[in-house]
Amino acid sequence: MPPPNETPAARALRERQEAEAQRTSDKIDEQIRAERAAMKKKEKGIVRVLLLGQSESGKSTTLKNFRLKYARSAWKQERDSWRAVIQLNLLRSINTILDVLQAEMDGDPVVGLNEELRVAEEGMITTGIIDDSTGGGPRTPVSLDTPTPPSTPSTPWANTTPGSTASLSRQSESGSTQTSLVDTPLTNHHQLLKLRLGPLRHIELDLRRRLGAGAEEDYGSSTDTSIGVLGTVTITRKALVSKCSGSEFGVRRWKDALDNGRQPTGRGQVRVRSSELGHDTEPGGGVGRLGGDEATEVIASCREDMKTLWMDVAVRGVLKKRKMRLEDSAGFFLNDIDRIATRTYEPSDDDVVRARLRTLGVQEYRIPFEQSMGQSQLFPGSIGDFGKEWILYDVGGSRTIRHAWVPYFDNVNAIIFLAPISCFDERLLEDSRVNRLEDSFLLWRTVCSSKLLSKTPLILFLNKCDLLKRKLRSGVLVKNYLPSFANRPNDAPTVVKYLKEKFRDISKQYSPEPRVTYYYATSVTDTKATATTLQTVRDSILREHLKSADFV
Ligand SMILES: Nc1nc2c(ncn2[C@@H]2O[C@H](COP(=O)(O)OP(=O)(O)OP(=O)(O)O)[C@@H](O)[C@H]2O)c(=O)[nH]1
Ligand SMILES: [Mg+2]
Repeated sequence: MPPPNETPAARALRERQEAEAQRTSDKIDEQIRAERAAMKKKEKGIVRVLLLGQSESGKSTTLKNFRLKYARSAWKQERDSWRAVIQLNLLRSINTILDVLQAEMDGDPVVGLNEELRVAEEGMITTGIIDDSTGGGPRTPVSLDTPTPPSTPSTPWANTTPGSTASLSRQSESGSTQTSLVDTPLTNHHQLLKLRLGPLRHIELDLRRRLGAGAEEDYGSSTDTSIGVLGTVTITRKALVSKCSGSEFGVRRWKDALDNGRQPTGRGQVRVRSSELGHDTEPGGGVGRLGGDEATEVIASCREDMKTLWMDVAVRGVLKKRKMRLEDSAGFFLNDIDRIATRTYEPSDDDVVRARLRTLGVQEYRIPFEQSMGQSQLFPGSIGDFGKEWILYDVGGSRTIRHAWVPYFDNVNAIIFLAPISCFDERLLEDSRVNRLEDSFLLWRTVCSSKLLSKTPLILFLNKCDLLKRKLRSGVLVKNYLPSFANRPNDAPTVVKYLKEKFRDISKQYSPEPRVTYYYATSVTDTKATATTLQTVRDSILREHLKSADFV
């Protein structure tokens, strides 16, 4: 309302001011509208890709390959921050070896041949998901809506936890397993080595605290949960693992971990001085130029002892006897001790790609491509801004956190599904009754049959082909775990072809409507080969977009 007794001059002034205010407001509205439209246009051009697959299938490693190839400057900036993660990976392996040596020295029973066969039989795929000949009938697809409860055991031995302390002791009582200190090749020299490397346990804890800031998640509280399936045998945490190396380290946000890893000091840091350890110092000694933090200092001073431990023939013998194939495990850096255990260690691209940092939450990475896909060689200049920017979503793959995937199903342009095919003889870390390959098949079936994803192109990476080759060469027989493989040649090309067909059959049978699926045999730790695959993947995703937009 105009103020009372307004003079004509005051009124004219007020109206001028009101008109001016309106013009400014309209201008702002127009600007907001224009920004929204620009944002919408840009968002429309963004390619969203979701990386799916069980834990340790290689999702994060694939993401790293994308970043290495297409986001070089961000990659370079971040590279040094991986140093603490790689040190942690190395220490985890060393402390695992020390745990095994302790078990050997304590005369803990070793799984004997009978037990091994029994465990192998338990780990067999018998549910019929890919192997109708077994008559087991398909399992229920893995639900993504709620955390998956432990699966129904499918074998007559269901009432005993495979590899549990109980079952091991029973074997021991029955005499089919053996070992005592008397049999051991270990000597006082190993005892001494173990003592000298003792401080590394504190350093592992220190690094975990520093990187994790309390973000760690354990695989439940059960003491007989497996810590890993190396070969055919599940090794129990209770039987083997110290408080330090018991659970695998994981974080909800990589960025936080990497930022924390950059800072050498922090609360709760364990103080161990290399001078107190009595180790020789590194040639050239002194404080390293990367900051000289205590973890680096202690690791460097333990370098020779770590090398001696890893190269020791008796230690290798004990690892073999106790079925520990560390070479195939995640974050394996034992062959790089010389390079890593120094005060001036700087991670290489390859180190970062191979470093293991378990994902617990969902990581989102934006990759702005310098050259849009519209200008790619395959489709010159045809689709404007589409594909100039990608968002890659990397999720945690263990069963307890798969329900977090579903919100990302909406509005994705493609899914890259990773199935590690070398793990046909391994079991899930989070449920040691389930064969890992079988879990991948069940998960693939769930993804294929999802109505939300019925129009989403699927790209399947049959991953870890390098490990598959190595495993087959060492004499592990696929037919022992996958009866329908029968007497086909036990070589990598045959196995890859066979499994690819099985994945293809599931896609055909369970997809709500016909869909395009691309299949690649990969070893995503091989960055050169993966770069070529990613180029093809980019072009495939573009092709699918063009098809859906009726351009072709
Ligand atoms: N040798 C070999 N190792 C691989 C390959 N792919 C992944 N790895 C290793 O396997 C480990 C697990 O890979 P990640 O990429 O962390 O697995 P993920 O699927 O992200 O696992 P979560 O985060 O637990 O869901 C890492 O140490 C990788 O270096 C492969 O093709 N060959
Ligand atoms: Mg991951």
